[in-house]
Amino acid sequence: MSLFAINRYLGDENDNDGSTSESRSKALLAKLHEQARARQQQNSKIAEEGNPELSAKGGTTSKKRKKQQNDQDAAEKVQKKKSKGVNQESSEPDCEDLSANTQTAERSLSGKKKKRKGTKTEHNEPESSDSGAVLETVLVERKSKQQRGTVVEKTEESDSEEQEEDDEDESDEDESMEETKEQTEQLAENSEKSPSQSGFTILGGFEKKTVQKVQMVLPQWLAQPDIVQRDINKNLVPIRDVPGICPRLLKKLESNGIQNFFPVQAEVIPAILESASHGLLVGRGGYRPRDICVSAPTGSGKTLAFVIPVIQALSKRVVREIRALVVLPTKELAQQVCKVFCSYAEGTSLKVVMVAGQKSFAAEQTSLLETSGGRTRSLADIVVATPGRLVDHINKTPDFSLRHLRFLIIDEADRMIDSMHQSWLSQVVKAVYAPWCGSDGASIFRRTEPGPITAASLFQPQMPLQKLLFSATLTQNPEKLQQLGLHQPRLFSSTHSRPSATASSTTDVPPQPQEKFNFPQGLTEYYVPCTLSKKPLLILHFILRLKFSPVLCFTNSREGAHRLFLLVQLFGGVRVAEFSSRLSPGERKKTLKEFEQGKIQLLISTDAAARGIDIKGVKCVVNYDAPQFIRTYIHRVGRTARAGKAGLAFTFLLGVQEKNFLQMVRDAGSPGIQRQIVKPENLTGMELDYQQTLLKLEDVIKEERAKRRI
Ligand SMILES: Nc1ncnc2c1ncn2[C@@H]1O[C@H](COP(=O)(O)OP(=O)(O)OP(=O)(O)O)[C@@H](O)[C@H]1O
Repeated sequence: MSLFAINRYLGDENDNDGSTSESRSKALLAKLHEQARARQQQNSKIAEEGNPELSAKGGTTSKKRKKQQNDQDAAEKVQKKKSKGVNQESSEPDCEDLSANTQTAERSLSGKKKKRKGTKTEHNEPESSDSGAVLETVLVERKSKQQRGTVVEKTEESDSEEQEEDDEDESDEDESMEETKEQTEQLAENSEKSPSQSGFTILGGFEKKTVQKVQMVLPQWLAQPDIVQRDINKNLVPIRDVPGICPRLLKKLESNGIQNFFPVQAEVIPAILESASHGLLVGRGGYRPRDICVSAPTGSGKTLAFVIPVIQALSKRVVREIRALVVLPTKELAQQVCKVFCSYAEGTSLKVVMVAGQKSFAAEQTSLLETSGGRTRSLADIVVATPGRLVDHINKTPDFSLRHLRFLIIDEADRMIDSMHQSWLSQVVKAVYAPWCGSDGASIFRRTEPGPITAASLFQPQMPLQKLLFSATLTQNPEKLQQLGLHQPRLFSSTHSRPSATASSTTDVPPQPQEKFNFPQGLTEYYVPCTLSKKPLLILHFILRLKFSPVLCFTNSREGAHRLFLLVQLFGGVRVAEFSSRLSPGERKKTLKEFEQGKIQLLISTDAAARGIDIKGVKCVVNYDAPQFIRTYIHRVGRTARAGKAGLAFTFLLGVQEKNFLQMVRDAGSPGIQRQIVKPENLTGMELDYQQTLLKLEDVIKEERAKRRI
């Protein structure tokens, strides 16, 4: 209570004058002293005037008088307070009120006698206290406690004893007053020494502490990756120079027009092949192979970097079981990767099955499993899946088994980590180590979830599960990567601005740079300052005047994509289409195909086409709406300048967006984003038509809304 009141009091002492709490406390203390002295002088004056004799004698009688006077004062104050009401209390904080508050509470507990004690305490406190408001508070509380103790004792005693005790009590009080005075002086002295010496802990404090900055320290494998060259064209490796690839696949590559491997393929293919070179059961030296993570720019050929070694490792299979599982975030991506697998599996007995919701669940089940003669067997060696549909099959398709899984490939890995809350990975791992039923339990394929390596665990070699992660924007956040449960991971990365800190050198670590990513070598980035109303004219100017085509244009919402699509369509002269979740999967597939074939000049899309989609021949990407996140930007602009080719990326920026956006792009390691001005006079010729189109657009949107309501 007293602490609360003192805080309020301090707050009233002009908070904004810039003075410290310490100086405010001292000011308060001085004020208290002054008031106490004034009160004492007043009391002794009254005593002398009333009975000079008694006053001259001094002693107990004089003290009694003082007490009576004090009681009277206190009673007046309580009366005053009652009439002012509770609210008044906060509007007039005063040190006397403060004491009175404490005493009022005490009086309500202790009755008449308590009143007198409270009044005495009030007079003693300011005189003896000498060490700031906090100490003052402690003293008030301490005395209140002493008094309360007395109250409990007294109320238990009978009324008949009361008069007798009154006298005794008074002499006791005088003694205790002296004692308290002494104690208070002692405390004041102690408080000047140190809080610990005085036995009181003073809360609060005025010292500013400097907190040491925490540096991020990367584990060795993240801090020191195997470097992948960024410049594709300067670092091509003839396919026959890469060891370990079987003649059949070399032939297939050549027939697909591939004479050279891109840098990421030249590094990663041999690494995966090596980990499977001792058969599918164990890695080198009988140990479980290391998991592999790959971070390389968009369009650098990551798909072939896993397709080739997986096909080769699985082609010598004995039984048909699911031994490779590829998980991707969208249907379109699953379709694209499935197509590449099918192409290189051609001519082998390997079967690739996609479970991404393109077909009905029952149709997918039929393509996964076959039942004949009462036995169910797998029809798939390689499954390409989206996480949702995969989990559905794990839980709802009887005999769907992942017990033979050797490779788990996670493409667009950073995005897949973000969807980890769906717990798809834990379900996959559970299915991989699911117990065998019946006599199959004795199979050599029996697997137990890996634990610490011991002599016993090495005694019976078992087929390992190896994880292969791929992304253009793989996170360097060890906490996020930890969710994947990687085993002695090995990182291949083309991010050269890697941090110099490692787990082993935790001292004198330079500040950790922000996460940096790699941009394709052939990409040229521009930003176009503009206003909101000029954006549609700008995109029309790009297609109709500057003749950019094909253009992939990104908006931040599907409504935005649809509106812009309608507007450009109504304006006329441009073959335009939209790509978003407004379209069915079939329509989306058809649209992408037409865009690739050059039938569509301008494809207006949401971020549904931002990641992984490989559309050949996209010369130009336009960020009609600036992306909010750097990863989104990197994936969007990465739809052009693929496979070592050149490409342009334009971002329309409003004035308010410029500073933050440019900072974000530079911080992420962009080689440079240039300003591109489109003069207003270049747009004036289209403005009249544009205004008329806007009117038509309004009608079309109204019609659409009306149709939806029906
Ligand atoms: N060795 C090669 N020679 C010629 N073309 C290649 C080679 N490897 C891949 N490509 C082509 O390069 C393009 C990009 O490849 P891919 O889609 O695998 O890139 P990515 O790194 O996965 O890109 P993203 O990060 O955007 O998903 C594809 O069209 C692919 O056919």
